[in-house]
Amino acid sequence: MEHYVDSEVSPLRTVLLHRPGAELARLTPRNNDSLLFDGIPWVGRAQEEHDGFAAALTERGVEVLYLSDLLAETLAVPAARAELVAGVLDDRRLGDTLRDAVGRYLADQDPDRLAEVLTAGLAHEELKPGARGLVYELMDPRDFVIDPLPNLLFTRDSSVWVRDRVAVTSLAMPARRRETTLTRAIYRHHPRFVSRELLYDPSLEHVEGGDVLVLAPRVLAIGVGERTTPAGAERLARRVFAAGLAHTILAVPIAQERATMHLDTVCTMVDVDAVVMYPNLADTLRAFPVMADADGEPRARAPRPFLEAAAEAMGIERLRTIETGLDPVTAEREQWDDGNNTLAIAPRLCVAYERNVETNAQLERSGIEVVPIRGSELGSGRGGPRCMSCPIRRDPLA
Ligand SMILES: NC(=O)NCCC[C@H](N)C(=O)O
Repeated sequence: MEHYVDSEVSPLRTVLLHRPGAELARLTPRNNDSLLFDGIPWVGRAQEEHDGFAAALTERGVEVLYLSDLLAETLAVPAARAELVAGVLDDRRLGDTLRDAVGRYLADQDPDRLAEVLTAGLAHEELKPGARGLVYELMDPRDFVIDPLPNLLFTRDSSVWVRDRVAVTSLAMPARRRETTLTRAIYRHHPRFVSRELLYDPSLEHVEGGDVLVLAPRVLAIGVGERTTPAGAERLARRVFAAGLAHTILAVPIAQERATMHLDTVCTMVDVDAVVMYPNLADTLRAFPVMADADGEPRARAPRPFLEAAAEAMGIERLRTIETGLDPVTAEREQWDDGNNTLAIAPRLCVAYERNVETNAQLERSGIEVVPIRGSELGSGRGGPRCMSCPIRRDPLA
């Protein structure tokens, strides 16, 4: 059971998913913006769509791990349980009395129910009477005592594997920060991963997994934009170089906008030498090649066109883009709906949302087999197949 990822496209063996659950049912028109959803998903249909996604993977021999299962198993470890409960109670909104009440409530829950509370949160009315205190009385009853984590669905962002090391990321948006207390506990305490020294930690500068692409063995790209900060990219680069995991990292500036929140919303790999990329950006995307100096410090070279810099770092003549040939309006619509956010199961075989008809047709015409999945409800969180998956094991490419 080797956990190892040195490519975006080599045959996928094990992947971490999160089947959306009760946390999606917490979304309302009042909170969906702050919880980073563009609508109110139909939960049952979102689950069906997600089951379709998981089936597309398992039918092709991929082992699917579910975050909720790993979390419940992790919670059987007393140190993990204590760490996760402390993470929830470390919230200044609570105050002493409510914190004690929540602590007592959590102490009564078995691992499965506790895993559910940690993901779905705790609504005001779910905390039974007892000494709940002034903060509780003053809270808006529609607010949460423990906030839900509807974006757990996007397992890509809260951890990243680079070769045999896992980085637990540092999420930028307040609505997502607690997600990494869960992934960190899993990687630190679950018997499958235990004793792993983390490559990155949520206490560090912001880095999100959707911004990290393993372009080739020992070559990474890190998007720098709305989520990953320049300081986060520098810190991750320093750690990756220190661990000998890469020789070149491309720092790729992307617009600080919701539509391009991560590098993987505009560009994903579909073959060892090919990407599908948002056409409105293909000619302008630039990269700063970063290498380690003699002291191991990341040093940036002058920026160059992304495709050129990537090909050189990867040691290939050309990094091809799949020419989608889309008019700018269709390109913009399909980018918004995650048309460029594909998950490669193997070279030239990728999962994509079926709704992005034009992009998918062009992928097929270019020799990339597309496994289409439904995503009308899942997509309301603004993330596609790559965002919804964290590969843990791929066949080594080098
Ligand atoms: N890698 C990705 O692009 N992940 C999608 C994250 C969507 C989520 N609603 C967010 O705003 O963070």
